[in-house]
Amino acid sequence: MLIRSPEMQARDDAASESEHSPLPAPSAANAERAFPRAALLSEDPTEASTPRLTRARLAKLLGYYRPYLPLLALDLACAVLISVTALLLPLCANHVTRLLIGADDPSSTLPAIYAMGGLMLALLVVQAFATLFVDYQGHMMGAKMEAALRRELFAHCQKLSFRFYDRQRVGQLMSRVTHDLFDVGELYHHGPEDLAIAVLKFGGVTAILFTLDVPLALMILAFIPPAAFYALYFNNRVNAAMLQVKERVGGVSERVEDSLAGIRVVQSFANEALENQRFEIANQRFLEGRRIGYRSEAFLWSGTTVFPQIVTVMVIVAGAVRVVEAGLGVAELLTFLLCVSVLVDPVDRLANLARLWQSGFTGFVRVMEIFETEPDIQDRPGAIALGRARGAIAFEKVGFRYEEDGPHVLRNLSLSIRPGEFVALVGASGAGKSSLCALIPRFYDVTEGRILVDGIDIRDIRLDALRRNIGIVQQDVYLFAGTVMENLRYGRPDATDAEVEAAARAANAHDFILALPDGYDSDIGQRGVKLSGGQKQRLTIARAMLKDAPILIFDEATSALDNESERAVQQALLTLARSRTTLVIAHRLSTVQRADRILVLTESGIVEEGSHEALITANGAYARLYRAQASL
Ligand SMILES: Nc1ncnc2c1ncn2[C@@H]1O[C@H](COP(=O)(O)OP(=O)(O)OP(=O)(O)O)[C@@H](O)[C@H]1O
Repeated sequence: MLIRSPEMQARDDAASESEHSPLPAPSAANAERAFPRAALLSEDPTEASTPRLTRARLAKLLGYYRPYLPLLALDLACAVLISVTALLLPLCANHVTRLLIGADDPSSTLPAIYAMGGLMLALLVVQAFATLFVDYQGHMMGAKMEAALRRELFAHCQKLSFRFYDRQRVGQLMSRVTHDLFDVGELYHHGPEDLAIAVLKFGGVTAILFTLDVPLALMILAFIPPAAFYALYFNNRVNAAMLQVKERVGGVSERVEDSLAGIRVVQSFANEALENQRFEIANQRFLEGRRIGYRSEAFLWSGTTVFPQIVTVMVIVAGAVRVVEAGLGVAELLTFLLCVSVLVDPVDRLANLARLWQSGFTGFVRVMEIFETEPDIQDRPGAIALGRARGAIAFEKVGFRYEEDGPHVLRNLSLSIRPGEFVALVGASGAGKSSLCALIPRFYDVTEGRILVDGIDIRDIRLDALRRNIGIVQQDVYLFAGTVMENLRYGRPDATDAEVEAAARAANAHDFILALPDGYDSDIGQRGVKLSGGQKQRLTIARAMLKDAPILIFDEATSALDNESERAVQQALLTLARSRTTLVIAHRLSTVQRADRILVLTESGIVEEGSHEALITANGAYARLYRAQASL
């Protein structure tokens, strides 16, 4: 019988607990490793940093109104109508009351009262239409401005270089493109309109109150500063909490994105429980942020609901005293009471505006931060639009590192490839083969030296022209969700069906494509999940072939193919290579034997070069690699 120690028992208990609980509680150790908590669960949401308002940023924010100025003017005109009608209603009520009180025969006032009733209804109709316009067109104006910003942001993201995406998390970017921009849109719409309504109503009501009775007006206005302070204080806290929530929802998206995109790895490691734990930490952080936000919001709403009612009670009591002691008219008292309800609105609007401003402006700045990230790979002034290149490539004393203070991946590397030459690059993993290839289409720029295509520094060639001249199949196969045909045409949208088919045949993909349920119109799933590794590779090869560029780069492009398919693709490659400059990286040396020249890259640079036969005879690094593979 197996004797169990107390530790083993405890471990088993913990395991069975997590088995039975749908969401295992996050373990403290994992939690700490996955996310440093300390700074993030702050009880004081105002600790979240708010960006500074600068002239340039304000100008940029306001600049987006330019195409919508007529709509903005109409929106503001409607805001004026809403305010004026709201101010006229208590005055009409005042008039009606005075008519009633002042008349010897109240029945004689009925025609005038009906007329006033009609006027008030007309005012309400005007107010309703103005509100309708503001709510629909105003919101649409904000939404259009938001869409314009989103379009620009997306286009900008398309231009940012590999280096940017090496550092950036896609989940956070998605959060900016959606949530942050929504807040900006809300600010664009509500900002001017709420400000106009608040100022007009506040000014108008104050004027009416002072005309009616100065001491009572002063008493009411005395309530405004504490009410405004209270509303602003809690609005500020709600907003700061919402900012934290926004960052945290970015964390949730990031976990969802990372975990679901990698679901196959997760399940292959049976790491679902760990993923749940890590997700739950992000989820809890999100929940905690909302808890803090809702608490401040509860204070805000309870205060702002009760304040006007306190003022109403005060007006009734103090107003009654004024009626008795100072001869204030009952009609005026009624008007005062109605004015209190009008006065609540600007205070609420201003507090709301402060919150909108903070969240919208913060969102705007967060988005601007991406805009302000200059694409580090750009056309130089006067860059030339190279036509079809001949395909000569030269590396002159090229040095390269990914980070400014990082280690050198390539150092003082010089290399010259003739147009039409078929060159293979071999070497140990991590020697820098893929990095070298990534420098040719300028996915990254060299740190030292220069690279020339047809004798021109590639930084002097327009980026689109340079990349049009290069067909590349990268190590990480990437296919888009969609059909086989859509994916193949990605490299040349105007290719005819016959050209697509020819490229697919050359890449030895035509037969398997026909065997798919809908042939070329078959859906391949997200990132091509419905295909095998080899099939995906063949599609990416066909896609690059279809592009028909004079320079071809194949980075481990045939690694997932069986020997027979590899031979067929190689044959196609050789045919294709005849009229093109071809650079092939392959670990399987059988792929590279027919190259015109083989380069052996190590951490010290290119240590050997020559044909397969010459390198075998030289009996150096390549021969050792070859013998090692042959003996497998
Ligand atoms: N995006 C990146 N950011 C920082 N360092 C990187 C990046 N990509 C690669 N490296 C580093 O650069 C070095 C060279 O990598 P590279 O992928 O070029 O090697 P390789 O010879 O192609 O390897 P393999 O044969 O395994 O594909 C490695 O040390 C790697 O860690």
